[in-house]
Parts: sequence; structure tokens; C-alpha cells
Amino acid sequence: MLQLKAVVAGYGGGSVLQGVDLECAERTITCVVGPNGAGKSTVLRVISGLLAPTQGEIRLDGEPIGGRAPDEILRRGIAQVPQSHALFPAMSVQENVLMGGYLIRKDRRLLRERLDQVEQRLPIVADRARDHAGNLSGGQRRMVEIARCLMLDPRLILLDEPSLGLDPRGLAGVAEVIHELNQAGTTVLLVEQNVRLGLGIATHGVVMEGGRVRLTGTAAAVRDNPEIASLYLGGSPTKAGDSPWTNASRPPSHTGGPGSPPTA
Ligand SMILES: Nc1ncnc2c1ncn2[C@@H]1O[C@H](COP(=O)(O)OP(=O)(O)OP(=O)(O)O)[C@@H](O)[C@H]1O
Repeated sequence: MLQLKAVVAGYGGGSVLQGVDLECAERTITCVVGPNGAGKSTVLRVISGLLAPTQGEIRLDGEPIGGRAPDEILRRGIAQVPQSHALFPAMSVQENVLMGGYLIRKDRRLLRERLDQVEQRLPIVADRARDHAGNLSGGQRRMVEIARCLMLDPRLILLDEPSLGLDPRGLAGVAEVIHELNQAGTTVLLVEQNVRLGLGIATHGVVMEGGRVRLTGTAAAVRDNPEIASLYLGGSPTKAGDSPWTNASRPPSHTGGPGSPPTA
């Protein structure tokens, strides 16, 4: 679905991404991990069009999208949920969510339809519709940030550090939403500093260092790679059940794990 080939990009003073190769297959959850400054968020920015690559190719279903404007990339079905603090605290939850439908604002019926869908998927949007976003907990805010990006019904969602600042309950809720979106057919690419959590929910893992991809594979293979385990996971390879995200993403009612074919 999404392919990056030899992508080079930076912020003026030099290249942060130094030839990134990465692929996301349809209906997978890919988690990019790596140390601070590795270029993880920058990868999301070149995909969503916030930053233009200086070299290399980015393709969506084979079509080149590298360097296209963010609104065009949104229209093609890629939506990014930025790192936290992305809501307007003095605006209501519903107003924040409706802002995600800016590109379809002229089609009132479609806007209403999408809001209904989003409310069904994430009940907090209706339950707290009139509350100021600033009054929500961290986990609730993250849900509303995700809800906002769903207004354009994206095929691919980019999430930058969804675990940031969340308590265990918030984490479990966000993990479950990611899992449910994926089960409903959405492809997910997320960046996580919390390696254990990120690889716990993902189907595939990508390890970045110094602006390059060092390792890719199934999430289990990356998690169980001895070097990754010792560098990032405190010594021993984890088993799937170790992660609160893994547990949260497989509540008893679900029949499949992350990435398994939708059951509906
Ligand atoms: N807007 C910007 N202007 C200039 N340099 C930037 C900008 N954003 C990021 N950088 C630099 O680019 C490098 C990679 O940043 P990036 O945010 O992609 O890393 P990361 O792997 O996501 O790490 P972190 O988890 O710390 O955000 C860092 O050295 C950072 O200082």
C-alpha cells in the first residue's frame, strides 16, 4: 500500500532521513521504534506532506505522493494524528472533531454522516460532545484526536507517539481503538518510543537509527531479536502477553489478534 524508497529529507541544516526504505502492507499495523532523534517523526512528516523529501520516492498504491501538499495527501486517504496537545482546549469535543472534516465541510450531509460514524466508533465523541476538550483526561484527549482524523475516513492512519503521557487506563483504551480500527480495515503506521508497548500492538516492526532503517520484520521477530531486546527491552525478548497494550488489544470478545483478518 505505502512504499518509501531511499527517502532523504531534513530541515535545512542537513538530512535527518538518510535513505529510508519502508513498506506498509494493507491492513497491517507497523510500529517504528528507535532512539530519540532517529528520525521517526520525520518519517511521518514526509508521508503526510508536512515535509518534502529531497530525494527518493514515496508511493501510495504505486502512485508517487512524495512532496505533494498535505491536503492532497489527506484527500488520498492518509491522515496523521500528531503528537499530543493537538486539540483546541477551549473548543468543545464536537467542534474539535468537526475540524477534522474541514475538507468536506461544504457537503453537510456527508459531514453529518461521518460524525455519526465517528460517534458510533468512539462513544466519547457523543458522550462529551459539549464539554471543552481541555477538561478531558489525557486518554480521552487522545481518543478525540483519533476521532478527528477519522472524519475523512482515512485508509492509512499515522500516529505519532500515541502512548505519550497516558496512564495505564488511557493506554489500554487507545490500544483497543487502534486494534478496532485495524480490524475494520484501516492500515496503521505508528511511531513509539515505548518499544514494548508499540511492538505489543503492531503486526510489523521497523527499527530506525541515525536516519536509517536498521531492521524490519514481523513485530514478534523484531521484539525477539536479541540485539533489540537488549538495547530497548531491558535484556530479554518479550513474550506477547507482557505488554499492557497487547493485553488491551486482545480483550476476550475479540477472536483475532492485531492484523488478523477482520471477522465481520
Ligand atoms: N522542525 C524541525 N526543525 C529542525 N530540526 C528538527 C525539526 N524537527 C526535528 N528536527 C531534528 O531532526 C532530528 C530527528 O527528529 P525526529 O523528531 O524525527 O526524531 P524522532 O526519532 O521522532 O525522535 P523523538 O522521539 O525525540 O521525537 C532531530 O535531531 C531533531 O532535532
